[in-house]
Amino acid sequence: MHNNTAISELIEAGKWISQRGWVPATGGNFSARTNTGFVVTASGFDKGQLGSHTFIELDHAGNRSASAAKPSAETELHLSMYKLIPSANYVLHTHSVAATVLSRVIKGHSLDLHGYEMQKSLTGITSHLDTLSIPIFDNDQDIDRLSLLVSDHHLHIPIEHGVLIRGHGLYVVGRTIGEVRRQLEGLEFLFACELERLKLVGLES
Ligand SMILES: CSCCC(=O)C(=O)COP(=O)(O)O
Ligand SMILES: [Zn+2]
Repeated sequence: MHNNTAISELIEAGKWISQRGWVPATGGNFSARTNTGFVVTASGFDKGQLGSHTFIELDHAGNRSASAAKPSAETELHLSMYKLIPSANYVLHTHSVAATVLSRVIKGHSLDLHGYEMQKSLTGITSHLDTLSIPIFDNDQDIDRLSLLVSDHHLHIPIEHGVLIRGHGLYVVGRTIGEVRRQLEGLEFLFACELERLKLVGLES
């Protein structure tokens, strides 16, 4: 895919994601794999108001061409996910209330969801009886170290849809812009439901 096509898709996705309140302030970052490497959002911008000047182009090795803007502080995590999941062509990172709070109250290493019909919005899930497991990693300001942790974990349990970073947010992957948006919307719906459920029945249930 051409860089300009990917940038247009991510600008559009950013407006949609921002309208839903999943990228407050300057939170979140987005990227796509392209035929010359990757495009990633520049650091520190409102992701609901992106323009072509708020994207950085990287080559296949993840190196950027000389440019005034700084790539997302979390670029390394995006590049790791592309390396780990060859079918992934898009990575969206969001900071919703539900993802932030749920990843803090769940003390284990994964959020395991079952019993929800909407699990079927995730690629490969065909029943509410399946368990949809999203790994949770402790947040770390050292993104290289966090990326290594995610990569190590993937060797044992392959990441399918995305990962949660505790108290921070969600990273979701997809083959197409349609798939990554569907998976993001599905996961955010499930997180909101699970948060409501835990408020009603408590953490042990
Ligand atoms: C105020 S958000 C803190 C940084 C962060 O977690 C994020 O997603 C945005 O960082 P970026 O460098 O991509 O703008
Ligand atoms: Zn973030």
